[in-house]
Amino acid sequence: MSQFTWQRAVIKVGSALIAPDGKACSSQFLLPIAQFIVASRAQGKEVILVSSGSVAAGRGKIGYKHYPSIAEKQAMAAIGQTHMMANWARLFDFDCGQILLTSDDFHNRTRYVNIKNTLRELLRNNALPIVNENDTVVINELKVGDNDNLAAYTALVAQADTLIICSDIDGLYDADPRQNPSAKFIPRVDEIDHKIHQLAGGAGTSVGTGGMRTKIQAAEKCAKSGIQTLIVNGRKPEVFEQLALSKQPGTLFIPSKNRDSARTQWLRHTLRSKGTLVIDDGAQKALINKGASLLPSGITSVLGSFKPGEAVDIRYKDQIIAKGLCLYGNSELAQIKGQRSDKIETILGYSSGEVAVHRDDLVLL
Ligand SMILES: Nc1ncnc2c1ncn2[C@@H]1O[C@H](COP(=O)(O)OP(=O)(O)O)[C@@H](O)[C@H]1O
Ligand SMILES: N[C@@H](CCC(=O)OP(=O)(O)O)C(=O)O
Repeated sequence: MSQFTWQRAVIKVGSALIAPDGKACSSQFLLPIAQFIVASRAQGKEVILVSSGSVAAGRGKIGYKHYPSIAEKQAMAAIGQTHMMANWARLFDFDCGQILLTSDDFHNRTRYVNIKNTLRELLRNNALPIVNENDTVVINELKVGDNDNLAAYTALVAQADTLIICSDIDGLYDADPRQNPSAKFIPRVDEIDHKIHQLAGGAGTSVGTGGMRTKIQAAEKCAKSGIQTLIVNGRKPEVFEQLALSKQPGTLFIPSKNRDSARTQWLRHTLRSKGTLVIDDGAQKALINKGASLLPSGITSVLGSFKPGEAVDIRYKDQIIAKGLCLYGNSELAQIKGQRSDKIETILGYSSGEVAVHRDDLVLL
């Protein structure tokens, strides 16, 4: 078994472990995880927990039915969250700090910095941050949507070196073992390419959300930022014994060598685009081959509504090839698209610069 070492980890625990019967909290699988957290902290390591399960933990309290409405799920989450936090808190003799986040909180630079500061201060004070999505204030379209991606965002903002996803399966297989009993186990993934994405199916139970698909998305976000991801079976106590001995159970996703800077990570993964700039052949070559800025002359159409300084997708033909912060709003760009930069001032009556998206504010996807 390979060695597995880390210093600051986000540990994500799925609903199937928090509320295995899908109706209420249980400690059945949490004790080995809690013991591992305690032992790791005693060695000077830092842990942030991302815990799912509020909906499942509150389900039994809100007249259980198979397809609850969004408001019913929000009510389940509000009740279940307190049960879930209490369930964790009684396993530790240090403080737990509850952090409830939405997708918007990661996309907004000020909130992002506040999340970072709060996490750092909790860790400095030896508390255990426990993160979940704030289900009360978001509907499906506005959610991160699954706690695997929420855990990846948390790992990025916390500058963790490791994400450990505790699921109800040993790790990644070449097919969903629940559908295909002869599926083969994959202990290590060096590069997350489209073939790896294709292996992943959806949730295996009605309690979980996203299945292996969202776990691979999370691992990819982390890998691009130099963070290793390990998927393990949180139902098996021996997994945490192995981890405590610096052994590697489960599937390990190796981080990319070319680590993004914190700003690039934010641009690439957390900032939400408000519009799209469609570009021509020349601009596509300049961006891809020369790492150039995007000039108004290379833009053929402007979609969406955005203000100066907001993020936009950059599309060539049918593919989004880059993302960046645009110096002009959509109405200004509609006037200067296709024009030479020295015409900007004449057309608009002012100029915010000769480029539409500066290469320092641009990431290739
Ligand atoms: N290629 C695959 N390898 C392993 N598991 C897979 C694969 N494709 C889909 N799955 C499913 O993903 C499930 C785990 O995800 P999920 O049900 O969302 O649980 P969690 O609560 O841990 O997030 C597994 O139980 C399995 O059925
Ligand atoms: N905020 C929701 C998250 C649900 C979720 O992502 O579940 P899972 O796939 O088990 O991690 C909850 O706590 O129920």
